[in-house]
Amino acid sequence: MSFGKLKSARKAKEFHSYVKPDGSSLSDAEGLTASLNTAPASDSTEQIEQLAGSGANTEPDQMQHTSAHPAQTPRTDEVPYGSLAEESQEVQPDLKPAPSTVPGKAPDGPVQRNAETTTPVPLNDCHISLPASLQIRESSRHGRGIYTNTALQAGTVVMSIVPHVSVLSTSYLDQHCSACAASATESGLKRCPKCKTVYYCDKACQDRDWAWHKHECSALQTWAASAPSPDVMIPSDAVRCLGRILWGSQKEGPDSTWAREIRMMQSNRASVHSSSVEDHTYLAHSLVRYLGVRAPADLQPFSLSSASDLVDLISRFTTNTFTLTSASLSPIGICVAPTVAFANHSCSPNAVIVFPRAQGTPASKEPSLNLVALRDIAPGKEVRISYVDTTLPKDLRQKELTEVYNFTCQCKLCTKPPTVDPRESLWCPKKCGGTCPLPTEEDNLFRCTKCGAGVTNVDAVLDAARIGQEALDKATSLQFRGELSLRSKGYNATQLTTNIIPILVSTGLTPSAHPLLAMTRLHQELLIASLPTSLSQESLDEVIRTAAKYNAGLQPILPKGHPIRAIALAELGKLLAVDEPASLASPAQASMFPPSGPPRLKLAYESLVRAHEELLVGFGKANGGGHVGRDVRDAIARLEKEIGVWTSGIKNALEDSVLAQRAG
Ligand SMILES: C[S@@+](CC[C@H](N)C(=O)[O-])C[C@H]1O[C@@H](n2cnc3c(N)ncnc32)[C@H](O)[C@@H]1O
Repeated sequence: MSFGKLKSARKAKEFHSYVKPDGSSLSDAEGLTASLNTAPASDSTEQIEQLAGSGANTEPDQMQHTSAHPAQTPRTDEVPYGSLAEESQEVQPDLKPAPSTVPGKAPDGPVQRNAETTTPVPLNDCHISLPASLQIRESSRHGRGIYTNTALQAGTVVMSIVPHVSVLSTSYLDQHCSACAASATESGLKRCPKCKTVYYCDKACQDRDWAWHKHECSALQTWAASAPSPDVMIPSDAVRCLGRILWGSQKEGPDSTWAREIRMMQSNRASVHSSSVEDHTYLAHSLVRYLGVRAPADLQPFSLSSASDLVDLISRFTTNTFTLTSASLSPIGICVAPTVAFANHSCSPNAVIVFPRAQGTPASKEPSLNLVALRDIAPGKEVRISYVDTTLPKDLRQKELTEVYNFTCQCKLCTKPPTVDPRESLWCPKKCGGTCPLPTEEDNLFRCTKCGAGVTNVDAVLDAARIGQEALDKATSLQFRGELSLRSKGYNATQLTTNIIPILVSTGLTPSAHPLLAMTRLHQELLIASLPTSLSQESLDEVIRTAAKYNAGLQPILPKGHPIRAIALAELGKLLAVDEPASLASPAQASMFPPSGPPRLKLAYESLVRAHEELLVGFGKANGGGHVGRDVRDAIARLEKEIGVWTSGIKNALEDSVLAQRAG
């Protein structure tokens, strides 16, 4: 969900609510390289050299960054951002100077606003797809970032580009086209007869992808031939994506704009977090195997002069990779788009990344990555996305940001959180309607902010939260584990969510609190997956109730128009619009949720209308809310007709009974 960035396959596993980890990713690499040791970062270069068959590292380790990252260039021209007189004098090739209406504004997020300085970044003929309404500036705190030159309204498509490379996650390879990422239609996809791994919509998509796939095809075949077990016959999406980056650089040439843009992406190699070293090492080992690299010299055709360059590339990749999502936000792969990768992070972002699959976008321009304004953004402000799931509590967000991206977030939500953050909240123990912060091991003296009642069941709450998190991890891994049949995976996971949710609710967690919200989302997903085989009034009503609780949980933590909220509302509306297997409409049921009959249709209609409004923001007004927006519009039109038929049916019946009475 991602929205935003979900860098690296490893992250996808942690993205509990919206990212469906395919279980392949780095675990593929783990399977293949399990016998390799996992030395600290400083040894990783040597390890890769060894894997490549060169024994000791005989090549001088050049340790060079292939691009001059502005952060490493001494600067003498720093000016406070928005200092117009100075700013307009600066040389800004390809960039429109900030308009003169810009007062001294600092980007969103940082607390010490006044201390922030930013300077324009020279792009050296790269990133020509950056619209004139934006510019890249470098700040003293967050490195380079995307800033607006003009006012942007919520729902504006700020930028729309085709990523340099994109690949599908292993479990989606046979469900989506490997060129345009469209999902299979009724006519199906066509498989590459040689590698039998990738699929395409048609010949046009296959031809478009051939520049990459001609290298990939034989690499996939070689990999499969030597795979130690059937579940690792296909390399992870991360390995395949890196392969495409290297073949792309080879095709375009090291001095091409394409390759320079890749090299301009930030590398955190020098400060890689210890917890990521192992992943990076596995990835490097898998990559050299995939590329057929046996000696350092074999890296040269890829413009990598040493294993050190390879380590750098992997750091760039993990720091800058986006999750490729479907139009309804299912994570289906990963992609690299260097221009949008300049976007910095905030836990309350003013923009999102989506792949709306808008009507009229040709397949040759898909997957189309859209940066969309989530709120109105004033001129001169920084455009920020979230790299992590913002429904998570602060500690979990910070952990991921530190481990994967090497920074501590200083956004307002992290530095000045509300007294009660709904992500970590309990209902008042006296049931006054107020809420209390969730107790922690360190701090458990919490009171209701409304009536002052103290939380008494601290141990029970702590236990429930711990069990909930463990169950969430377990249910998620069950759901996506390869070896179980689809039905038993779903069944086991549903048993877990069914058992744990009542425990979390009974200890007083609010619907927005972690891990209850994530559990509810997973439960909804599992129930929807089982609907086709077990559609009954009861099962439909149960999933509607779950979807309603999930929506209620999202409301306080995501702003209106956030794509996750919009999709959740659309899902609820669509569920309410499903034909009832056995309508229970009776006076006794009138107060129950979900209602039956016409009130249900009315609720479906209202939910879909609201969803459509939010989709227009989250997926872009110019995109009509994307594919889901279109779908919802059609559903609204169908409901309008249906409600019209009901209304006229009732009117006719009433008129008939009046006539009958008169006649009688
Ligand atoms: C995808 S890059 C974003 C662009 C990057 N600033 C650059 O100069 O290329 C991610 C990196 O930017 C930095 N970054 C992004 N958001 C940040 C934030 N809110 N605070 C501090 N550093 C941030 C971190 O170094 C992170 O690893």
